[in-house]
Amino acid sequence: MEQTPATAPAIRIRDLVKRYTATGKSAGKLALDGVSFDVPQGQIFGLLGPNGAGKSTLINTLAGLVTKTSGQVEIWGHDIDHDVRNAKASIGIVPQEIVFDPFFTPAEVLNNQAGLYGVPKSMRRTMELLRAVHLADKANAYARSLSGGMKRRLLIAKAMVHSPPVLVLDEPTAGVDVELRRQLWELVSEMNHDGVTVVLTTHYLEEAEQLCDRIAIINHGKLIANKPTRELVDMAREKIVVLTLDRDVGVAPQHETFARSVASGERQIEIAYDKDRTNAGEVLLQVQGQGYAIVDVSTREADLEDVFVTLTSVPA
Ligand SMILES: Nc1ncnc2c1ncn2[C@@H]1O[C@H](COP(=O)(O)OP(=O)(O)OP(=O)(O)O)[C@@H](O)[C@H]1O
Repeated sequence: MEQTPATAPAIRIRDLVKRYTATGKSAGKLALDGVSFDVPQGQIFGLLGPNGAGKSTLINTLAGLVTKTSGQVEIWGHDIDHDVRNAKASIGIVPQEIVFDPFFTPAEVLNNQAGLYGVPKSMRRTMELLRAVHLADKANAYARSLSGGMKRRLLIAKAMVHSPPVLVLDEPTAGVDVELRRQLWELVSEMNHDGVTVVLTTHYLEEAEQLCDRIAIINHGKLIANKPTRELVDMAREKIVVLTLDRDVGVAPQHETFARSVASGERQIEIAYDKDRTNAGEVLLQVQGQGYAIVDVSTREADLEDVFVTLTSVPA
């Protein structure tokens, strides 16, 4: 793996602007509006944002597929404008779409990719990579015979043929089942454990919360948060109590200290409250005061989803 000064971030982005110019088919769009942040070395870094926020534009800029309008990007200390070769050598990108020639085998897919990156035959790690993504027994099977999960794992191995220190995954688990998602999380964690800095975009906030050391959120092309995951989750000021009542609830009981109160079942209500303004005991008293007997109580801590909704609900 190529060395870089210990202090340099894995990725450094400053004042990144991307304005798509209007064409006959599409209107112009300011997709990235002065984004600056660092991805520290050795982390799993999550990039989140609602649809259309600018995540793919940012990743495609790192991949050299989108030409930025202005700003500066360095990958592993290499400027993407002035040191293209080293910048490209320092990053592996796992695209969202699965595209393989169905007649190549996994071993051939990796060898071809290594050829594209100019990795000499003696330095190729084809079998090592296939073992790492648990595909060694499929080395010589046609790619078309692989399951969807196997294809995704092969894409990860393909992005790693030139041993880049930074791996970027665009929605690695979009549309995959729970079991496969867990397998992919494990694989990403193993690679990170072996020293690879990982950047991923995801729509699954649970995934980001479990996997990422740090999370940046983009909304309408602007960076609106960039914090260690724990700190971001702790920003949630709301707590939630779930109450089962003695009878059917028509309209959920309301009170000025409740942030939200909704019926979540025939006899169940969910009340969100601001933990700086009130507490669970007071909430129960308010509900009892409105004539209900409480049969069961549970509480739920706000999670990343709650924070995400709060931060991104600001209109453009
Ligand atoms: N080639 C293009 N020409 C014009 N506008 C574009 C082009 N590509 C993307 N956009 C617009 O730029 C904005 C950011 O798009 P981008 O694909 O980066 O968002 P995203 O956060 O990746 O969304 P998603 O999660 O849906 O993939 C969107 O409004 C999109 O419509």
